[in-house]
Amino acid sequence: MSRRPTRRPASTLLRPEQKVKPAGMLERLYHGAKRQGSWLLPSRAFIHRRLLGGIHRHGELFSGMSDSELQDARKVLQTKLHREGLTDALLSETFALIRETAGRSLGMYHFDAQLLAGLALIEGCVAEMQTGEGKTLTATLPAAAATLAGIPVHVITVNDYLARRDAELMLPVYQALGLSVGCVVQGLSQEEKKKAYACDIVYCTNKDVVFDYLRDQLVLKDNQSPLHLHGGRLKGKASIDESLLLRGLHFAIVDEADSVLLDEARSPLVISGGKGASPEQQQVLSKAMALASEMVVDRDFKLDLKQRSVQLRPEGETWLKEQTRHAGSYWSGKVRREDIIHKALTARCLLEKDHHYLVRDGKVQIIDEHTGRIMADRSWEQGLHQLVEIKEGCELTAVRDTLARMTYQRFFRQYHHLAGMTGTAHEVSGELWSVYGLPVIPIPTHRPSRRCYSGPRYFPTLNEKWQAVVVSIRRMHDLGRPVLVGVASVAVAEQLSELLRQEGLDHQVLSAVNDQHEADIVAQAGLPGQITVATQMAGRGTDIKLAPVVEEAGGLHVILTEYHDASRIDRQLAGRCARQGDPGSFEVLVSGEDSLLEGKAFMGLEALMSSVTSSPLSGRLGLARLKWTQKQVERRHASIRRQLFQSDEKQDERLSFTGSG
Ligand SMILES: Nc1ncnc2c1ncn2[C@@H]1O[C@H](COP(=O)(O)OP(=O)(O)OP(=O)(O)O)[C@@H](O)[C@H]1O
Repeated sequence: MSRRPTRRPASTLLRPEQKVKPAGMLERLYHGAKRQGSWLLPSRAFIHRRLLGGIHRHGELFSGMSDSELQDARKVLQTKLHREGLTDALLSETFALIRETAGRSLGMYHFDAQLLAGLALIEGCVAEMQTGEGKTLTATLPAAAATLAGIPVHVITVNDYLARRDAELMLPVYQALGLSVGCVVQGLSQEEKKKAYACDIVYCTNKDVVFDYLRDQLVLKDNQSPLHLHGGRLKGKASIDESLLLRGLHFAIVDEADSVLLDEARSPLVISGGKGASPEQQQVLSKAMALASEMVVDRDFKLDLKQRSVQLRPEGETWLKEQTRHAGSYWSGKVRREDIIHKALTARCLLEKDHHYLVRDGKVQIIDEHTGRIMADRSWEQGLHQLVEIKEGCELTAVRDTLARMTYQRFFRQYHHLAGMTGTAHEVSGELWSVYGLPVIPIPTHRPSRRCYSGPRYFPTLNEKWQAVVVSIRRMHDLGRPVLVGVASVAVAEQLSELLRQEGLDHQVLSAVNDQHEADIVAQAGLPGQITVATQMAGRGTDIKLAPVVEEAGGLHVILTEYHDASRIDRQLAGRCARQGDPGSFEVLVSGEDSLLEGKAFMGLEALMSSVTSSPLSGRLGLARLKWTQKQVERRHASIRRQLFQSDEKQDERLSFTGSG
């Protein structure tokens, strides 16, 4: 069965989405065997190469046409696509038309590598393209081809900045093809969102599209099925349709697919609502915070910073019972009492200001840990947000109840067609296949890479590491090369910024705190001698253009100052330099006091390291320890995602038994 979307599903007017069936044991085995034995099947790459020839043949024809002739050819092709769907012959012609249109409207003709990636995407695969290979332009191929065949497309990316930038950059191509483009970002009104979602191609972020889908679910309530919607329409209940934002889940092309489909899929998204906190609720929350601040770590509770967990100890439970004996009825129930204290301890010990949240204009604002950006309209659930507000002395907002929830795993499996692009997929290809049915296809680079990697350097202490970072920055700055320094959090970015100020090195900080200047900062990051300090966000999607003199000086130099939770994120940061065959270099400076190692002990490795006096050997052991920890964290995160996925499937099975008849 072809994985390619052909034509718009027959039920388009009824807001289609795929019914997610839990994968049974046989299905999983079949998928596994198919993946292992995929080399036995006719190679997709071979088929794609054949189609590539067809694209170039059609391209020669289109290149000789005038603009108006090209428009006429587009209309004829569109009619054929509506009638026959995206067959092999029509697909080559369609890609050739899109390529010619992009060449004329943007001055960029898709490279062969991009055409191959486009073919992989339209086949419902993850195209693994190296960083900087032009994923933004590549997405126009499957997006426009599907839309010309009548299938609405969502191009999903990780943040508002990229969604807006990509939609704006690619708009001329889509306009020349007669297609409408919408962009959904935070701050739009319902009407504006609805208008954007009604477009042929919608650029949006993963969070926005899932939340908007959940909002639609709340509007639909029990009227989820197409028949209900039809019935409502017949009864003249058009208002349901009118209040829906999305028009179904047809075809999604996910940029930075590993980040969206895996890294962010560890926690479900929740829509909550509720009234303002009552005086009694406020009293309970304040008391909980006061009690939590008196509790002593290791005596009353256990704290694991790396696992991000707190756990009450029996001593703590007894102490708590004593303290709340006469505090009122709320505190008499053990489960309720310990639950609120658990949250208060989480607010006190696990949620750090400037790392997990910011306090801006007297409000607690959550920082997205994947993008480093502020999520202004989001709050933590079930009183946790209010406890953080008490901790920071802010005015209390409303405590909210869960109204609807959705995991990324479930949401994306509901699309009729799903495809993804990323520079870092091979490590997680098994998971992408088993959860989403997405095969990974590696795409060759357009030009050979000229990235120089000098290998990692290890320092026993943070102090030594930061000194080395400053020395390296100064060396590159003196050579006239721009430097991008990747740091783990907003707080670390601020610390390094202070250090650079003391050294008299002019620099820019690209973090959640000053995101309004982001585009300007990124635009300047490739200028001679420019120093940019950035949180994870700059590791994803931002394109740094080099000034011509910088190319001669050796290109952009990237410094990684800490291994991230996943090696893929490190590779993304490295991918900021030496893009599209440009020169560039990458350096890793890490230390034995990095936050990755917090709370970790290693089977006597510390003792061994302290007994080793030779610094090359202790450096090697230190690096091995960091890499090993990173692997452990990756494994733990994969297991959290697996558990969430399995519990989601189980819930599905349970619902199928308890649903109303
Ligand atoms: N076919 C093309 N012709 C000329 N320039 C191109 C072409 N494709 C891409 N580019 C340029 O290459 C640069 C990188 O493109 P883009 O930012 O889309 O890469 P990317 O793969 O998304 O990078 P990342 O992996 O970092 O997200 C951009 O400046 C873009 O204009």
